[in-house]
Amino acid sequence: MLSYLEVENGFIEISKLTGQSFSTEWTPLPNNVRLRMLDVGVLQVKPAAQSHSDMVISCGIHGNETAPIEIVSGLISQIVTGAIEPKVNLLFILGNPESMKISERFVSINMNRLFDGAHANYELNEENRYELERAERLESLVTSFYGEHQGNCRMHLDLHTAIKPSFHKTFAIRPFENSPITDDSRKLLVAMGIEAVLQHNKPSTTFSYFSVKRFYAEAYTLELGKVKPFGENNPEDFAAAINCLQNLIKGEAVEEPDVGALIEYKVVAEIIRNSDDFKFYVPDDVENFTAYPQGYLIAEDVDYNYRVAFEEESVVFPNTNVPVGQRVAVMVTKANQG
Ligand SMILES: O=C(O)CCC(=O)N[C@@H](CCC(=O)O)C(=O)O
Ligand SMILES: [Zn+2]
Repeated sequence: MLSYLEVENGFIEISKLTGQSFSTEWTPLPNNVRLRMLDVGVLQVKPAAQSHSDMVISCGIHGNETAPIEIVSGLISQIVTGAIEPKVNLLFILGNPESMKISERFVSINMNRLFDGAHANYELNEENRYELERAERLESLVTSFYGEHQGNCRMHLDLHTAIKPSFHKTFAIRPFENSPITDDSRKLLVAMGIEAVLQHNKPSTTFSYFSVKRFYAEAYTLELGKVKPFGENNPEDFAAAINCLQNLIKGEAVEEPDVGALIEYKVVAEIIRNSDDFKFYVPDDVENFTAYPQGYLIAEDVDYNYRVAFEEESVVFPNTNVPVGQRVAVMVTKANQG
């Protein structure tokens, strides 16, 4: 057993996964599963027998989204104790440990806007250094991981929780890609306990988009609930996700859920803050998926205004606390509308 990953009371302390002291050597467990830390918060796991599946499970790209971090540390604990035996190649990532330590979404800059090379668009300074370098490092670790086995089946689940309460308590964001969603993907999402999926309509700079674009992985950003402080999450709220992740790790088929249960949306617009004069006509306390009628003025800025174009559009991720140039919200319609 890796001495720094000792399991106490069934769990590895998150601080052990994000501490600076670890070995990068492969270490075998009694069941011949091997583990190595690649960096702070990044653990690679190899099953005893060769596998044709490569799976990245990331969390804590936003440090205050604690439930996914607790879920991932629970899964790692179960692997270390042998309670679950992985049959697929795994890369576990606790994305932004420094922001986890201060219980904030990020230290200086939103890391989920820095992938697919976007970190290189910023001038590095002492303030933004941590997130810019960490995003680049995570890209490089994912690239090496997927590069170890050509032709393997690739998946990346990037686990998050939403800032606002949501009409759909759990939902997935499917990064932009040309191919339509398949029934197998729908099954996976429903088995994860996901109520709705949003299809992005253009490229972005999120971690999941990076894995889709560069590696053709089946990748999603998964919103598993609402942001809460460490220790305040109820594991029962995440039972479906935990069970499905355990099955995926064990290489077992996901349960056969009703794919028709998944509600599908498409993103029709992104509301961007273009200046300090940006005005947003959505109250601060609305929940995700609140609908607005055609013609309703959602936002105004110096160079544009946005009115609901379709019969009805719903607002997701409303957050005016973003710098100029970043997204304030996305507008979605039901997938068969518009
Ligand atoms: O609740 C919120 O406002 C944000 C939750 C979150 O972090 N969501 C992701 C979604 C990524 C995507 O749109 O693909 C994010 O904003 O990074
Ligand atoms: Zn997030």
